[in-house]
Amino acid sequence: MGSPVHRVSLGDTWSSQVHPDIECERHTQSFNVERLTNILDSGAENTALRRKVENIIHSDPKFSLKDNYFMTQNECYEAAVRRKFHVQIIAKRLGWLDNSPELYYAYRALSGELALNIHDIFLKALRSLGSEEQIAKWAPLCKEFQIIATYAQTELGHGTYLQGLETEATYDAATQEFVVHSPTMTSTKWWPGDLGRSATHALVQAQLICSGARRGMHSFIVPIRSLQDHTPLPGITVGDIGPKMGFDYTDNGFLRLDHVRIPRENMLNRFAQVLPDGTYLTHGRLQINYLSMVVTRVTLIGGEITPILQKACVIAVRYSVIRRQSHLRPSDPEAKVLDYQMQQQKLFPQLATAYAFHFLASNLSEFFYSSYGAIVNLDFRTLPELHALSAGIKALVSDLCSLGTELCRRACGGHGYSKLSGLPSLVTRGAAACTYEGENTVLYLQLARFLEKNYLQAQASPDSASQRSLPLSVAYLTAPDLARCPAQKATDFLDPKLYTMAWAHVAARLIKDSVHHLQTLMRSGTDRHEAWNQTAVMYTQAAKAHCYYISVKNFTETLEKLGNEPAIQQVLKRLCDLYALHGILTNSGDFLHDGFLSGTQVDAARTAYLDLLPLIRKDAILLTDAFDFTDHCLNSALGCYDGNVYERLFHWAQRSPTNTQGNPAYEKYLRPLLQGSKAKL
Ligand SMILES: CCCCCCC/C=C/C(=O)SCCNC(=O)CCNC(=O)[C@H](O)C(C)(C)COP(=O)(O)OP(=O)(O)OC[C@H]1O[C@@H](n2cnc3c(N)ncnc32)[C@H](O)[C@@H]1OP(=O)(O)O
Ligand SMILES: Cc1cc2nc3c(=O)[nH]c(=O)nc-3n(C[C@H](O)[C@H](O)[C@H](O)COP(=O)(O)OP(=O)(O)OC[C@H]3O[C@@H](n4cnc5c(N)ncnc54)[C@H](O)[C@@H]3O)c2cc1C
Repeated sequence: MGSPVHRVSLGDTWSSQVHPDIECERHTQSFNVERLTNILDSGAENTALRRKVENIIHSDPKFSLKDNYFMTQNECYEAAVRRKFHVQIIAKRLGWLDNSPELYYAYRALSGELALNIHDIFLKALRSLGSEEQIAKWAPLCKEFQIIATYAQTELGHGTYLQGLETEATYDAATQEFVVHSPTMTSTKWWPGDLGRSATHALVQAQLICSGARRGMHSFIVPIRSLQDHTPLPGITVGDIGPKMGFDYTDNGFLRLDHVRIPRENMLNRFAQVLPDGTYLTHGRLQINYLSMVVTRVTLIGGEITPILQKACVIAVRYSVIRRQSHLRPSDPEAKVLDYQMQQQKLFPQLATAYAFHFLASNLSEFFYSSYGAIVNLDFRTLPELHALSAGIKALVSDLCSLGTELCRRACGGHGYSKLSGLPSLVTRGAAACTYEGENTVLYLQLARFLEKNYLQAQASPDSASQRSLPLSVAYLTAPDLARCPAQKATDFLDPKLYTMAWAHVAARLIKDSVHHLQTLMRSGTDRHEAWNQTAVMYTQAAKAHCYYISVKNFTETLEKLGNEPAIQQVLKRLCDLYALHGILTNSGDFLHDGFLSGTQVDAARTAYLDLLPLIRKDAILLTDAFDFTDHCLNSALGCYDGNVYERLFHWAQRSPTNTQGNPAYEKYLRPLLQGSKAKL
C-alpha cells in the first residue's frame, strides 16, 4: 500500500514527532491514499505539479499565514495584497500563465487568502460579455496589473433583483459617450470586492438608456481611480463598507458616480451594442447579460466553496482522534471522541458530502466547458439548463458546506471556537457563500422555474420524441417510476441504483406536487404571480431534492468509473452510500409522504446507515489525508498532520497581541479597581 507523502512542516521547533494517536490511524491502510489523492487531483501529474507549487509557496516566508488570526482588518488586507503581489512576481519569474494550473494551485496553497480575487471575476466577465476586440484591449491590462478591476453590480437597494438596479448609463449620441450616474442613495454600489481600496476600474452594471428607452442591465467599464496616484477620479465617491463577519482580506467597497462620462466602446458588447447614432442591437434576451454570473458560480463551487468543507473535515476528524474525553467502558482508557457514535454521526456525513461535492463540482465544470464555447458564439440551446443547474448546485453546495462546517466546528468543542482552530474563518466563509453570487433561496427558485417548465413539457407530450428533447439533468421526469421502494432489508439500501431511484422518485414527486399546487391555486382564481409566491416553499424543497438527486447520481457514476481501483471504489462507495442515506433519513418525511418508503423501510435504511459508521471510522484519517491539504494551508492548531494539538494551541496563543503588548487597562482601570480608589476611575 502506498502512503501519503509526509509533509509535517510546522515551523515550530518544539515538536517533530507525530502523535501516536494519529500515527496508529495510518498504520493499516485499506486503500492507497496517494492514489486517491491522484484521483481527486484528476491525475498523478497534477498532484506532482500541485506539490511543486505548494513547496515554492510554503518555503517563502512572504506567504506565511502564521499571524493572520491576530490581525486587524487593515493588517489582513495589507497582508493579502502583499501575498498577491509576491504571487505575481513568482508567476512572472517562473512563467506561470494567467488561468494556469500553477496559479490555481498557488491560490489553493494560500487558502484563497489573497487580495484582488474580484479582479479575476472581472476578467471572466470581460471574456464572457466582451467582444473579441474588447477582450484584446482590456485583458492584457488586467493580466499585467496595469489596471485593477472589480465587478460592481450590487447596490444598497438591490442585489437580487437586477432589473431593479438604479445606476444609469445614458447614451449621449452627440459625444458618443455614456453618462454613468447614481441617481439615488439606494443606487450606491455596495459590496463589490477590491473596490474599497484597490480598484482603478469597475465593471459597473447599469440600466442602459438609449434612444429614449430603458434597455435593462448592461456592463460598462468605468475608470474610478487615477492610474498615477490612485485618488478617486472626478465624479467618483468610493470607499470601504466597513467591518464584516469575515473576509477581512477583501476590501468590499461602495461607489457613487456623478454623471461620469465614458466612451461608447466601454460598454461590453458581445451580446448587445449601441451604435454611434444610439440604435440598440441585441443578440438573445436581456438575461444573456447575466452570463458572467453563471461562469463565476461554476468557478466558485469547486474552487472556493467545496474546499471550505473539505478543510473543516480534515481539521475536525484529525482533532477527534487526538481528543480523548470520558470512557466508552469504565475499565477502558479515555476514548478518542471519534469512537463515539454521535461524533461519527456529526462528522462522517460531512466527510461524505465533501467527497460528493468534489465530484459534483468536476462534473458541473465539464458540462460548463462543453457548452460555454457555443453560448459565447450565440448558440444558447444549453444555457437554460446550465443556468438552472449551476444556480441550484451553487445553492445546495454552499448551504450544506456552510452547515457542515459549523457542525465540524461544534464537533471540536471549546477549541473549535478558537480562531486558532482555523474553523471560525471557514464558518464565516461558508456563510458568505450562501449569499454572494446569488442568495440561495433565489437561486433555488431559478432552478424551480426550469423544473416546472420541463415537468410541464414532459406531461404535455409524453411521446418519446419529447422525452428525448428533455435536458439530461431532468430526463428522469419521464422515466418509469416505482410507487413503492422494493427494499426489504437493510443491505438493500446499499444499492446505488436503489437509492438513486429513491431520490429521483422524491424529486419528481415534489416537482409534481408543486406544479399541481400552483395549478390548483390558479384554477381557484389566484393569478400566476401570487400562485408562484404561494408555492415557493414547495418549489424550493423540490429544487433541493433535485440537486440532491443530481449529486447522488453523479457520485454513483463516478464510482462506476473506478472499476480498476477496487479498494478505492469500496471506500468511496461507503461514503456515497452514507451521503445518499443521510439525505434520505434527514428528509424521511418526504419519502414516507406518499408511501414510497414505509416506517419499517426507514428503520432498515437507518440500520444500513449506522452500520456504515464504524466502517468509515477505520479509514477516516486516511480519507481526510487524501485531500492533501498542507499544514500551512489549513493554518489550524487542531488540524495539523502530526496531531500535536495541545502544544500547538499553547504555542500559538503565546503570540497573541493580548499576551505580547502589555495591558494598558491594568494601569487605567484594574489597579484603581483593585485598590478601591473610585477617585482615580
Ligand atoms: C475567494 C473567493 C471570494 C468570493 C468572491 C465572491 C464574489 C461575489 C460576487 C458577487 O456576489 S457579484 C453579484 C452576484 N449577484 C447575483 O448573483 C444576483 C442574483 N440575481 C440574479 O441572478 C437575477 O437577478 C435573477 C434572480 C435571476 C432574477 O433576474 P430577472 O428578474 O431578470 O430574471 P427572471 O425573471 O427571474 O428570469 C428571466 C429568465 O432569465 C433566465 N435567467 C436568469 N438568470 C440567468 C442567467 N444567469 N443565465 C441565463 N439565464 C438566466 C431565467 O431562467 C428566466 O428564463 P425563462 O424561465 O424566462 O426561460
Ligand atoms: C462576502 C460578499 C461578497 C460580495 N461580493 C460582491 C461583489 O464582488 N460584487 C457585487 O456586485 N456584489 C457582491 N456581493 C453582494 C451579493 O451578491 C448580494 O448581497 C447577493 O446577491 C444577495 O443580494 P441582496 O443582498 O440584495 O439580498 P436580498 O435579495 O435583499 O435578500 C434578502 C432576503 O430576501 C429574499 N428574497 C429576495 N428576493 C426574493 C424573491 N424574489 N423571492 C423570494 N425571496 C427573495 C432572500 O432570499 C433573502 O432571504 C457580495 C456579498 C457578500 C456577502
